[in-house]
Amino acid sequence: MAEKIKGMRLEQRHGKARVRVGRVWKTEDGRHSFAEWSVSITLLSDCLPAYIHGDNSSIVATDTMKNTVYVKAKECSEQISMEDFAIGLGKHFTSFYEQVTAAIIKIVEKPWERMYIDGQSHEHGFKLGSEKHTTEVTVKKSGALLVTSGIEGLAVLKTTKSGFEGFVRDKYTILPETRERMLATEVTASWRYSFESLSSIPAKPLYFNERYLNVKKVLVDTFFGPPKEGVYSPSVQSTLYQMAEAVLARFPDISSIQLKMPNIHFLPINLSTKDNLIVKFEDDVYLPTDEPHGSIEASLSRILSKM
Ligand SMILES: O=c1[nH]c(=O)c2[nH]c(=O)[nH]c2[nH]1
Repeated sequence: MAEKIKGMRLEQRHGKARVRVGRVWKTEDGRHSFAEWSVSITLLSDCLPAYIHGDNSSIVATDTMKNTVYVKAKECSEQISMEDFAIGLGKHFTSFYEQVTAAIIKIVEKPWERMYIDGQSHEHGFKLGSEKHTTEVTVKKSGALLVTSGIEGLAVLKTTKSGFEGFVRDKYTILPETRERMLATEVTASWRYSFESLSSIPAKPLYFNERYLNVKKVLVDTFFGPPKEGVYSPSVQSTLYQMAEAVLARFPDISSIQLKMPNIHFLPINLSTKDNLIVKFEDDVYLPTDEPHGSIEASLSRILSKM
């Protein structure tokens, strides 16, 4: 919310960050599902008197926002995607409070995965996985909507089929050209759905969970290529673009995707003195590093033709 006061501009918003909630759903035959979410709420709300006059009469307390997360979690009697949960919260805040014009709900899911024991899925046992599913939903009072979902911390590595050649060489350049190197990254992705109003959201239960898994699979499959032969990557940039393009080609309901793919370096180990070669690098022994890392990011969007 931006407003003019005394010839100046005030922009303000308030909310509650990182409200943690765990929710169990149980079917009659004894199978449990579980989700753990960290929910952050931001409300755009007409509450200027609080800033200017110390008058809190139009403030929705952030404590109330926190409680609402638990109430709404309780009300979800069936398993629900966190995108749908976020949309429900946004709908609540924008319709229940007159002064609230928009709500931005962000959720990060802790990656609890169903446990398998001797190949059989466990009815109520879960273990922590690695990459996280994220979402950010903006709901306006008008019913206008913006839904993005994403992945954080998808760490992937391949030991060959990667190179980097033909880049700028100048007096500061020492990096050798190569067609044989390790490629490692930790993908952060976020994609925007094309649904723009509450009424256009798919009614299918767990639609967004299924999409998340599908998108993750397309990203991973494109990064690695087929299991036997793989696929050659001429740069992180090229692989990133192919991953983004594959997602947009495959999913018509996704209108744009942003990818961040740091180039996490594994340095060749060469140990030698003037007359003693102790370890010669043969694409085998590396020094793993976290920093510095290359930082490569891009977003790809459909250009919608206006008729
Ligand atoms: O795939 C790469 N992209 C770069 O931009 C870059 N820069 C660099 O030093 N190594 C690499 N690798």
